[in-house]
Amino acid sequence: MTELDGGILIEPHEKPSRAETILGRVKQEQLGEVLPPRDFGLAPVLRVHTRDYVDFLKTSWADWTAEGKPGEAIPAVWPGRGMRHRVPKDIDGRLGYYSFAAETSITEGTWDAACASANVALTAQALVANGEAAAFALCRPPGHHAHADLFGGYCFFNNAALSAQAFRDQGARRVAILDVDFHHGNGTQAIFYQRDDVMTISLHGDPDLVFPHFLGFEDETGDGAGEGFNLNIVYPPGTPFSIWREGLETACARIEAYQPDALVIALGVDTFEDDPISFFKLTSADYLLMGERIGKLNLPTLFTMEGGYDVDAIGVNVVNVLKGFERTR
Ligand SMILES: NCCCNCCCCCS
Ligand SMILES: [Mg+2]
Ligand SMILES: [Zn+2]
Repeated sequence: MTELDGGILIEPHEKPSRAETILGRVKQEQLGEVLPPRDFGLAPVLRVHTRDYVDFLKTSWADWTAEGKPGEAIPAVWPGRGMRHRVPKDIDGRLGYYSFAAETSITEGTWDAACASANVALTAQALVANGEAAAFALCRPPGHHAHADLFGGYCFFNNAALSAQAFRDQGARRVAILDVDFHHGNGTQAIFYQRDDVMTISLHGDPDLVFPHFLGFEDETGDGAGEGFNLNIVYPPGTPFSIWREGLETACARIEAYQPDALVIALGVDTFEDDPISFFKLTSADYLLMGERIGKLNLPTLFTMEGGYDVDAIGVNVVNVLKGFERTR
């Protein structure tokens, strides 16, 4: 795997040791039972992602290697302003049509990994739908940047969106998604932007200054039936938890007023003070308080793992959110 960053190909920030470190900490802290994912197939994925996008992802690596390309499949050309938004036949054109960023490579294992990550989320979602108070889906790759037919930001299938849709399909009337990852959950917002049955809220770094750059501003409040059911809370570089928690309070007030039947937390911990690609200043102890506040919403809660790139601290930080949550139960 590689990541195009600063004009060179680096070892990806989104690396396997992230998941291994979190799992190790979950086991060390005896947080709860660790279960393997069940296979839900593509039906729940197709409730959120388009058929042509899923078909593209499935064959993208084979199509890329069939043209004898030496490296990983990295998009390099996009339908810019004034160009045609139609799907070309050529793999280079399709990579650009179905993505919004170039730091995310597709490799031989991407399809299987994206499917497995979706199955992890859906397995945890089923547990909560069937009565568990909460579950943590250790998803890798993450999902909150993926749109219905766009990959990017290390994301291919939007695990949080799939889970919210699964709650809806299983009878939940309203679902709230709260994205606490450092970055805007642009894919999650876009997927539900015209809908009032899934409320989407994200706290994140100012998109004027940081990825995803082109969505996530505070004037984006939803469209049509979805007007008023999207909330973006934007903060500048250096934001500490004492400020960030005010946004969390605002988000929780909106969620309480919405009275959802289920809550999905897009849990990224790249808000951490030492995260290599972010600029907030949360400490490991702050994640206990974050989890506690989320727990006080007293809702059936599914956590889907999103970002967090300080690998040494990621296990403590993720488990601290879950431990803080558990304190309220
Ligand atoms: N120089 C780093 C650029 C990173 N761009 C993508 C960030 C995706 C975060 C996923 S949570
Ligand atoms: Mg966010
Ligand atoms: Zn992030």
